[in-house]
Amino acid sequence: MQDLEHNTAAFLRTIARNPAIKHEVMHSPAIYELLFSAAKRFVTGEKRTDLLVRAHELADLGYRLSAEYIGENTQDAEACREAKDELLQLAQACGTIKRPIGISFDLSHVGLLLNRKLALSHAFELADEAMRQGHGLMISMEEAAKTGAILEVYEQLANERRNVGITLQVHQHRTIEDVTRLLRLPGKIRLVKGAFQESPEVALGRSKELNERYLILAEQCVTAGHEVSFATHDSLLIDELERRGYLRERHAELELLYGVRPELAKQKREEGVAVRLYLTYGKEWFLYLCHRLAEYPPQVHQAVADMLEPERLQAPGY
Ligand SMILES: Cc1cc2nc3c(=O)[nH]c(=O)nc-3n(C[C@H](O)[C@H](O)[C@H](O)COP(=O)(O)OP(=O)(O)OC[C@H]3O[C@@H](n4cnc5c(N)ncnc54)[C@H](O)[C@@H]3O)c2cc1C
Repeated sequence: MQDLEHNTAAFLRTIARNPAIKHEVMHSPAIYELLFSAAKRFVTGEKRTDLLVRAHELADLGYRLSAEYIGENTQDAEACREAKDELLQLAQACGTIKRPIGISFDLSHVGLLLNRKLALSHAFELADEAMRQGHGLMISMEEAAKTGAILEVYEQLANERRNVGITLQVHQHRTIEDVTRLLRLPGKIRLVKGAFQESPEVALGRSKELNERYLILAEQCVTAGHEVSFATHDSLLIDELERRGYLRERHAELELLYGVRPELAKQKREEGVAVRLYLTYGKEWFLYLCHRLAEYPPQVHQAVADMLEPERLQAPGY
Protein backbone atom coordinates (compact mmCIF):
# COMPACT_ATOMS: atom_id res chain seq x y z
CA MET A 1 0.00 0.00 0.00
CA GLN A 2 2.83 2.37 0.86
CA ASP A 3 4.36 1.82 -2.60
CA LEU A 4 0.99 2.43 -4.19
CA GLU A 5 0.59 5.71 -2.29
CA HIS A 6 4.13 6.74 -3.12
CA ASN A 7 3.53 6.08 -6.83
CA THR A 8 0.20 7.92 -6.74
CA ALA A 9 1.89 10.94 -5.18
CA ALA A 10 4.74 10.89 -7.74
CA PHE A 11 2.20 10.63 -10.59
CA LEU A 12 0.15 13.57 -9.27
CA ARG A 13 3.26 15.73 -8.84
CA THR A 14 4.31 14.91 -12.40
CA ILE A 15 0.98 15.71 -14.04
CA ALA A 16 0.72 18.88 -11.94
CA ARG A 17 3.73 20.23 -13.84
CA ASN A 18 2.69 18.98 -17.31
CA PRO A 19 1.58 21.98 -19.42
CA ALA A 20 -0.21 19.80 -22.02
CA ILE A 21 -2.36 18.14 -19.34
CA LYS A 22 -3.08 21.45 -17.65
CA HIS A 23 -4.09 22.95 -21.03
CA GLU A 24 -6.44 20.01 -21.66
CA VAL A 25 -8.05 20.43 -18.22
CA MET A 26 -8.48 24.19 -18.65
CA HIS A 27 -9.90 24.00 -22.17
CA SER A 28 -12.18 20.99 -22.02
CA PRO A 29 -15.39 22.14 -20.27
CA ALA A 30 -16.40 18.58 -19.30
CA ILE A 31 -13.02 17.71 -17.72
CA TYR A 32 -12.75 21.14 -16.09
CA GLU A 33 -16.18 20.81 -14.44
CA LEU A 34 -15.49 17.25 -13.26
CA LEU A 35 -12.11 18.00 -11.68
CA PHE A 36 -13.30 21.34 -10.35
CA SER A 37 -15.91 19.53 -8.28
CA ALA A 38 -12.99 17.79 -6.51
CA ALA A 39 -10.93 21.01 -6.30
CA LYS A 40 -13.81 22.75 -4.50
CA ARG A 41 -12.87 20.89 -1.32
CA PHE A 42 -9.68 22.99 -1.22
CA VAL A 43 -10.53 26.09 -3.30
CA THR A 44 -13.41 28.36 -2.25
CA GLY A 45 -14.42 28.99 -5.88
CA GLU A 46 -13.39 30.78 -9.06
CA LYS A 47 -14.33 34.28 -7.94
CA ARG A 48 -13.21 36.72 -5.24
CA THR A 49 -16.77 36.81 -3.92
CA ASP A 50 -16.63 33.02 -3.35
CA LEU A 51 -13.64 33.51 -1.06
CA LEU A 52 -15.28 36.43 0.73
CA VAL A 53 -18.45 34.50 1.56
CA ARG A 54 -16.42 31.68 3.11
CA ALA A 55 -14.05 34.14 4.81
CA HIS A 56 -16.91 35.91 6.60
CA GLU A 57 -18.35 32.58 7.82
CA LEU A 58 -14.99 31.34 9.11
CA ALA A 59 -14.04 34.68 10.68
CA ASP A 60 -17.38 34.60 12.56
CA LEU A 61 -16.37 31.20 13.97
CA GLY A 62 -13.14 32.74 15.30
CA TYR A 63 -10.53 31.75 12.73
CA ARG A 64 -7.74 33.98 11.48
CA LEU A 65 -7.43 33.82 7.71
CA SER A 66 -5.05 33.89 4.79
CA ALA A 67 -6.42 34.72 1.34
CA GLU A 68 -4.80 33.86 -1.97
CA TYR A 69 -5.73 34.49 -5.59
CA ILE A 70 -4.15 31.37 -7.11
CA GLY A 71 -1.55 31.78 -9.83
CA GLU A 72 2.16 31.53 -10.53
CA ASN A 73 4.81 31.72 -13.22
CA THR A 74 3.08 34.51 -15.15
CA GLN A 75 5.03 35.19 -18.31
CA ASP A 76 3.85 38.57 -19.63
CA ALA A 77 3.81 42.00 -18.05
CA GLU A 78 0.13 42.72 -18.69
CA ALA A 79 -0.95 39.46 -17.02
CA CYS A 80 1.31 40.28 -14.03
CA ARG A 81 -0.34 43.69 -13.71
CA GLU A 82 -3.80 42.09 -13.90
CA ALA A 83 -2.85 39.60 -11.17
CA LYS A 84 -1.54 42.42 -8.97
CA ASP A 85 -4.77 44.41 -9.55
CA GLU A 86 -6.88 41.41 -8.58
CA LEU A 87 -4.82 40.99 -5.40
CA LEU A 88 -5.24 44.70 -4.63
CA GLN A 89 -9.00 44.33 -4.95
CA LEU A 90 -8.86 41.25 -2.75
CA ALA A 91 -6.99 43.25 -0.08
CA GLN A 92 -9.57 46.04 -0.32
CA ALA A 93 -12.49 43.61 -0.08
CA CYS A 94 -10.91 41.91 2.95
CA GLY A 95 -10.98 45.28 4.72
CA THR A 96 -14.53 44.47 5.85
CA ILE A 97 -13.42 41.33 7.72
CA LYS A 98 -12.65 42.06 11.33
CA ARG A 99 -9.98 39.38 11.81
CA PRO A 100 -6.33 39.59 10.83
CA ILE A 101 -5.96 38.50 7.20
CA GLY A 102 -2.73 37.68 5.42
CA ILE A 103 -3.00 38.41 1.71
CA SER A 104 -0.88 35.58 0.29
CA PHE A 105 0.66 35.36 -3.14
CA ASP A 106 3.48 33.99 -5.28
CA LEU A 107 6.00 36.58 -6.46
CA SER A 108 6.13 34.73 -9.81
CA HIS A 109 2.42 35.59 -10.21
CA VAL A 110 3.19 39.31 -10.24
CA GLY A 111 6.41 39.56 -12.23
CA LEU A 112 9.34 37.69 -10.69
CA LEU A 113 10.01 35.71 -13.87
CA LEU A 114 10.11 38.84 -16.01
CA ASN A 115 12.03 41.27 -13.88
CA ARG A 116 12.69 41.56 -10.15
CA LYS A 117 12.00 45.31 -10.07
CA LEU A 118 8.50 44.76 -11.45
CA ALA A 119 7.77 42.09 -8.81
CA LEU A 120 9.15 44.38 -6.08
CA SER A 121 7.09 47.39 -7.12
CA HIS A 122 3.92 45.27 -7.33
CA ALA A 123 4.68 43.81 -3.91
CA PHE A 124 5.12 47.31 -2.42
CA GLU A 125 1.69 48.29 -3.77
CA LEU A 126 0.16 45.19 -2.25
CA ALA A 127 1.85 45.72 1.12
CA ASP A 128 0.60 49.30 1.26
CA GLU A 129 -2.98 48.35 0.42
CA ALA A 130 -2.94 45.50 2.95
CA MET A 131 -1.61 47.98 5.55
CA ARG A 132 -4.40 50.47 4.76
CA GLN A 133 -6.94 47.69 5.41
CA GLY A 134 -5.22 46.66 8.65
CA HIS A 135 -3.94 43.39 7.20
CA GLY A 136 -0.64 41.70 6.38
CA LEU A 137 0.99 40.47 3.20
CA MET A 138 2.54 37.00 3.07
CA ILE A 139 4.89 35.82 0.34
CA SER A 140 4.71 32.13 -0.57
CA MET A 141 7.81 30.07 -1.30
CA GLU A 142 8.14 28.41 -4.70
CA GLU A 143 10.60 25.93 -6.27
CA ALA A 144 14.13 25.99 -4.84
CA ALA A 145 15.49 27.53 -8.05
CA LYS A 146 13.57 30.71 -7.19
CA THR A 147 14.41 30.93 -3.47
CA GLY A 148 17.36 33.33 -3.85
CA ALA A 149 15.33 35.78 -5.95
CA ILE A 150 12.28 35.54 -3.65
CA LEU A 151 14.33 36.23 -0.53
CA GLU A 152 16.10 39.14 -2.18
CA VAL A 153 12.76 40.80 -2.97
CA TYR A 154 11.41 39.94 0.49
CA GLU A 155 14.39 41.44 2.29
CA GLN A 156 14.06 44.72 0.41
CA LEU A 157 10.35 44.87 1.21
CA ALA A 158 10.64 43.82 4.83
CA ASN A 159 13.29 46.46 5.48
CA GLU A 160 10.65 49.09 4.68
CA ARG A 161 7.28 47.53 5.48
CA ARG A 162 6.56 45.80 8.78
CA ASN A 163 3.43 43.99 7.57
CA VAL A 164 5.18 41.68 5.08
CA GLY A 165 6.01 38.08 5.96
CA ILE A 166 7.76 35.20 4.26
CA THR A 167 7.13 31.48 3.89
CA LEU A 168 10.18 29.28 4.47
CA GLN A 169 10.45 25.68 3.33
CA VAL A 170 12.07 23.63 6.07
CA HIS A 171 13.03 20.91 3.56
CA GLN A 172 15.49 23.20 1.73
CA HIS A 173 18.97 22.90 3.28
CA ARG A 174 19.67 26.61 2.82
CA THR A 175 16.75 27.53 5.12
CA ILE A 176 18.89 26.70 8.17
CA GLU A 177 21.10 29.70 7.36
CA ASP A 178 18.36 31.87 5.88
CA VAL A 179 16.26 31.76 9.04
CA THR A 180 19.02 33.20 11.23
CA ARG A 181 19.31 36.22 8.93
CA LEU A 182 15.56 36.63 8.38
CA LEU A 183 14.81 36.63 12.10
CA ARG A 184 16.46 40.07 12.22
CA LEU A 185 13.63 41.46 10.06
CA PRO A 186 10.23 42.22 11.60
CA GLY A 187 8.17 40.13 9.14
CA LYS A 188 6.26 37.04 10.21
CA ILE A 189 7.83 33.70 9.30
CA ARG A 190 5.57 30.91 8.06
CA LEU A 191 7.23 27.51 8.42
CA VAL A 192 6.17 24.85 5.90
CA LYS A 193 7.82 21.55 5.01
CA GLY A 194 7.85 22.35 1.28
CA ALA A 195 5.50 21.17 -1.46
CA PHE A 196 7.88 20.80 -4.42
CA GLN A 197 9.92 17.79 -5.44
CA GLU A 198 13.61 18.75 -5.14
CA SER A 199 16.90 16.88 -5.47
CA PRO A 200 18.64 15.57 -2.31
CA GLU A 201 21.41 18.15 -2.82
CA VAL A 202 18.82 20.88 -2.30
CA ALA A 203 16.26 19.45 0.12
CA LEU A 204 15.34 16.65 2.50
CA GLY A 205 12.50 14.29 1.60
CA ARG A 206 9.65 13.58 4.03
CA SER A 207 11.41 11.91 6.98
CA LYS A 208 12.02 11.94 10.73
CA GLU A 209 15.02 14.16 10.01
CA LEU A 210 12.77 16.70 8.27
CA ASN A 211 10.43 16.81 11.28
CA GLU A 212 13.44 17.26 13.60
CA ARG A 213 14.66 20.14 11.46
CA TYR A 214 11.17 21.67 11.57
CA LEU A 215 11.25 21.62 15.37
CA ILE A 216 14.73 23.18 15.51
CA LEU A 217 13.61 26.08 13.30
CA ALA A 218 10.36 26.38 15.28
CA GLU A 219 12.38 26.67 18.49
CA GLN A 220 14.57 29.38 16.95
CA CYS A 221 11.51 31.45 16.03
CA VAL A 222 9.86 30.99 19.41
CA THR A 223 13.05 31.73 21.36
CA ALA A 224 13.51 34.93 19.35
CA GLY A 225 9.92 35.96 20.27
CA HIS A 226 9.29 36.31 16.55
CA GLU A 227 5.88 36.19 14.92
CA VAL A 228 5.57 32.69 13.48
CA SER A 229 3.00 30.56 11.75
CA PHE A 230 3.33 26.79 12.09
CA ALA A 231 1.83 25.70 8.78
CA THR A 232 1.52 21.93 8.84
CA HIS A 233 -1.13 19.20 8.93
CA ASP A 234 1.23 16.65 10.45
CA SER A 235 -0.19 15.42 13.78
CA LEU A 236 3.23 14.25 14.98
CA LEU A 237 4.59 17.77 14.56
CA ILE A 238 1.48 19.51 15.88
CA ASP A 239 1.43 17.33 19.01
CA GLU A 240 5.10 18.06 19.66
CA LEU A 241 4.63 21.80 19.10
CA GLU A 242 1.76 21.64 21.57
CA ARG A 243 3.74 19.58 24.10
CA ARG A 244 6.50 22.20 24.05
CA GLY A 245 3.97 25.01 24.51
CA TYR A 246 4.87 26.66 21.20
CA LEU A 247 1.26 26.77 19.96
CA ARG A 248 0.34 28.83 23.04
CA GLU A 249 3.03 31.47 22.50
CA ARG A 250 1.60 34.95 22.00
CA HIS A 251 3.37 35.36 18.66
CA ALA A 252 2.57 31.90 17.29
CA GLU A 253 -0.34 30.32 15.45
CA LEU A 254 -1.23 27.06 13.73
CA GLU A 255 -2.10 27.46 10.05
CA LEU A 256 -3.93 24.89 7.95
CA LEU A 257 -4.99 24.85 4.33
CA TYR A 258 -8.74 25.22 3.81
CA GLY A 259 -10.27 21.79 3.21
CA VAL A 260 -7.45 19.83 4.84
CA ARG A 261 -8.27 18.33 8.25
CA PRO A 262 -11.15 20.69 9.18
CA GLU A 263 -11.92 18.55 12.24
CA LEU A 264 -8.39 19.22 13.54
CA ALA A 265 -8.76 22.97 12.94
CA LYS A 266 -12.03 22.96 14.89
CA GLN A 267 -10.59 20.92 17.74
CA LYS A 268 -7.53 23.18 18.09
CA ARG A 269 -9.64 26.34 17.89
CA GLU A 270 -11.95 25.01 20.60
CA GLU A 271 -8.91 24.21 22.75
CA GLY A 272 -7.90 27.88 22.53
CA VAL A 273 -5.10 27.70 19.95
CA ALA A 274 -4.92 30.60 17.46
CA VAL A 275 -5.81 28.83 14.20
CA ARG A 276 -5.46 30.42 10.78
CA LEU A 277 -7.07 28.94 7.67
CA TYR A 278 -5.57 29.45 4.22
CA LEU A 279 -8.29 30.22 1.67
CA THR A 280 -7.79 30.32 -2.10
CA TYR A 281 -9.83 31.17 -5.19
CA GLY A 282 -9.30 31.49 -8.93
CA LYS A 283 -9.26 29.40 -12.08
CA GLU A 284 -5.64 28.25 -11.80
CA TRP A 285 -6.47 25.51 -9.29
CA PHE A 286 -5.07 22.48 -11.17
CA LEU A 287 -1.56 22.51 -9.64
CA TYR A 288 -3.04 23.29 -6.21
CA LEU A 289 -5.42 20.31 -6.40
CA CYS A 290 -2.64 17.94 -7.53
CA HIS A 291 -0.42 19.04 -4.62
CA ARG A 292 -3.17 18.49 -2.06
CA LEU A 293 -3.93 14.99 -3.35
CA ALA A 294 -0.23 14.10 -3.62
CA GLU A 295 0.39 15.14 -0.02
CA TYR A 296 -2.16 12.68 1.30
CA PRO A 297 -3.11 10.11 -1.37
CA PRO A 298 -6.13 8.77 0.60
CA GLN A 299 -7.68 12.09 -0.41
CA VAL A 300 -7.88 10.72 -3.98
CA HIS A 301 -10.80 8.53 -2.82
CA GLN A 302 -12.44 11.58 -1.31
CA ALA A 303 -11.88 13.50 -4.58
CA VAL A 304 -13.65 10.77 -6.56
CA ALA A 305 -16.55 10.83 -4.09
CA ASP A 306 -16.70 14.65 -4.35
CA MET A 307 -16.90 14.40 -8.15
CA LEU A 308 -19.79 11.94 -7.92
CA GLU A 309 -21.63 13.78 -5.16
CA PRO A 310 -20.71 17.52 -5.09
CA GLU A 311 -23.23 18.21 -2.30
CA ARG A 312 -20.81 16.43 0.10
CA LEU A 313 -18.91 19.71 0.18
CA GLN A 314 -21.72 21.79 1.60
CA ALA A 315 -20.71 21.14 5.23
CA PRO A 316 -16.91 21.38 5.40
CA GLY A 317 -16.86 20.75 9.16
CA TYR A 318 -15.27 23.87 10.70
C1 LIG B 1 -0.82 27.54 5.35
C2 LIG B 1 0.11 26.81 4.43
C3 LIG B 1 0.84 27.51 3.50
C4 LIG B 1 1.72 26.82 2.64
N1 LIG B 1 2.50 27.53 1.78
C5 LIG B 1 3.44 26.88 1.07
C6 LIG B 1 4.39 27.57 0.27
O1 LIG B 1 4.38 28.80 0.19
N2 LIG B 1 5.31 26.85 -0.42
C7 LIG B 1 5.36 25.48 -0.33
O2 LIG B 1 6.24 24.87 -0.93
N3 LIG B 1 4.47 24.80 0.42
C8 LIG B 1 3.52 25.45 1.11
N4 LIG B 1 2.64 24.74 1.86
C9 LIG B 1 2.58 23.26 1.74
C10 LIG B 1 3.61 22.59 2.64
O3 LIG B 1 4.90 22.83 2.17
C11 LIG B 1 3.37 21.08 2.66
O4 LIG B 1 3.55 20.57 1.37
C12 LIG B 1 2.01 20.68 3.16
O5 LIG B 1 1.64 21.41 4.28
C13 LIG B 1 2.02 19.19 3.54
O6 LIG B 1 2.99 18.94 4.53
P1 LIG B 1 2.59 18.74 6.06
O7 LIG B 1 3.57 19.42 6.93
O8 LIG B 1 1.20 19.21 6.23
O9 LIG B 1 2.69 17.21 6.34
P2 LIG B 1 2.92 15.96 5.39
O10 LIG B 1 4.35 15.58 5.47
O11 LIG B 1 2.31 16.14 4.04
O12 LIG B 1 2.02 14.89 6.12
C14 LIG B 1 2.47 14.31 7.33
C15 LIG B 1 1.38 13.46 7.94
O13 LIG B 1 0.26 14.26 8.30
C16 LIG B 1 -0.92 13.50 8.18
N5 LIG B 1 -1.84 14.12 7.21
C17 LIG B 1 -1.52 14.97 6.22
N6 LIG B 1 -2.63 15.32 5.55
C18 LIG B 1 -3.65 14.67 6.14
C19 LIG B 1 -5.04 14.62 5.92
N7 LIG B 1 -5.63 15.32 4.94
N8 LIG B 1 -5.80 13.85 6.71
C20 LIG B 1 -5.23 13.13 7.71
N9 LIG B 1 -3.90 13.14 7.97
C21 LIG B 1 -3.14 13.89 7.20
C22 LIG B 1 -0.51 12.13 7.68
O14 LIG B 1 -0.34 11.30 8.79
C23 LIG B 1 0.81 12.40 7.02
O15 LIG B 1 1.65 11.28 6.98
C24 LIG B 1 1.79 25.41 2.73
C25 LIG B 1 1.06 24.72 3.69
C26 LIG B 1 0.23 25.40 4.54
C27 LIG B 1 -0.53 24.62 5.59
